[in-house]
Amino acid sequence: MIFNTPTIFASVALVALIMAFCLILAGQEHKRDGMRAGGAGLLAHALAYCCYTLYGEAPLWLTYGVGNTLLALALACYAASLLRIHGQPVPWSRIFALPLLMAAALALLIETREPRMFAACLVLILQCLLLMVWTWRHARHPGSRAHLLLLLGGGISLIGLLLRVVAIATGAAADLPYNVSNLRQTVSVSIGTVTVIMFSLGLVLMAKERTEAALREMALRDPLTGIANRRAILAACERELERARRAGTPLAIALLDIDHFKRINDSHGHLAGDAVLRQAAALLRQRLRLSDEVGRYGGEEFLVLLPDTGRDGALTVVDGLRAAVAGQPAQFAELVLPYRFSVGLWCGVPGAGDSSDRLIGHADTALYQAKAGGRDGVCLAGPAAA
Ligand SMILES: Nc1nc2c(ncn2[C@@H]2O[C@H](COP(=O)(O)OP(=O)(O)OP(=O)(O)O)[C@@H](O)[C@H]2O)c(=O)[nH]1
Repeated sequence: MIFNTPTIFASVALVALIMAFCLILAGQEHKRDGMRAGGAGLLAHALAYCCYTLYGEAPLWLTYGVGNTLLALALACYAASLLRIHGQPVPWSRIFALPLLMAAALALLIETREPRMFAACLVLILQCLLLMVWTWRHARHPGSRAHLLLLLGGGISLIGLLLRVVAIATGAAADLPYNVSNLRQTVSVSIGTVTVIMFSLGLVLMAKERTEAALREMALRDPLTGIANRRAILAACERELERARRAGTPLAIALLDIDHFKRINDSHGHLAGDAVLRQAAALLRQRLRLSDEVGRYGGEEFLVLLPDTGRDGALTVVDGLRAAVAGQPAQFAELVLPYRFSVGLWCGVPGAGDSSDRLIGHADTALYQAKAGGRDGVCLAGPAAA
């Protein structure tokens, strides 16, 4: 089926304009989330296709030169939007070098036919490749629908551009002026519609996926210390318990509570107390193995999980943590704030009736004993205590 080429250009321009309006509107609230850059790209895309629509009726520098420069600008904006969505710095000079190159090349070659078409295709191919490489590189979950859409949009544009290059190389450039309607033009120009829809939907979806990931992260992280919050560490405890039960391997659960923490708050203020909590959390995370888990269980209480660790190993780890804390007092402004931990420890191979609530309860009872026994010490609970 052969469509009228200027009509396809006009429809793509209209679609891009509507999408641009939606993206710019969506980007009003969060200025740096990449939506406005995506919207600007779609606007440039729409204007480029408006220029193409005038081919044959307006001067070539406008319909071809400005048109293709605007298209290159659109791809540059999509790249900027992609990087913004991923919270990456935008290398503006590198991104906008290619539209500038397009403008310069077309200013020089506008009176030629094949060289100007070749130059325009080459710059656009480079931009599509760059966009696809960045999409691939920043894909956190390579199978995400947003990344797939952008890769597909880039890939389809690339095919369209390569078809044009082949046509130019085989002497069929005469078939490709923007006001001629034939099958080759219909295929090549319709690809613009697909690209606009895929890029705009891909960018919106990518921003949505990123926001969802940020929300998931916020729901599981303690905002003060940056380590797992109570919900996350309890979920980790369930997981480790199940794993240890299935494998028949030991697990150690330690509850660490800062001694006389209230005094720090009362003497130096809550900000000083916060600084102690932050530094204690950082120290714990730094001293523990990657496979160990640590989370803020309550106010000044931390829950530590040591998978595959028996009684002796757990005591060594806990003693190491206590020694590290003793050797590295917290600092707040000019103040040096020494602090100590009491620890309740449960270790063993979890049995069929052991729930995480129950085992943490045992560690809590042991912690209470450590407090009652004078603080700054460790008490064992469960089978290991025997
Ligand atoms: N600065 C700060 N203080 C907190 C935070 N969460 C809880 N607290 C304080 O931690 C203190 C805990 O006090 P207590 O439960 O009496 O415990 P403690 O003073 O450490 O005494 P022992 O545990 O018996 O050694 C309270 O004053 C809480 O207000 C927080 O996020 N920041």
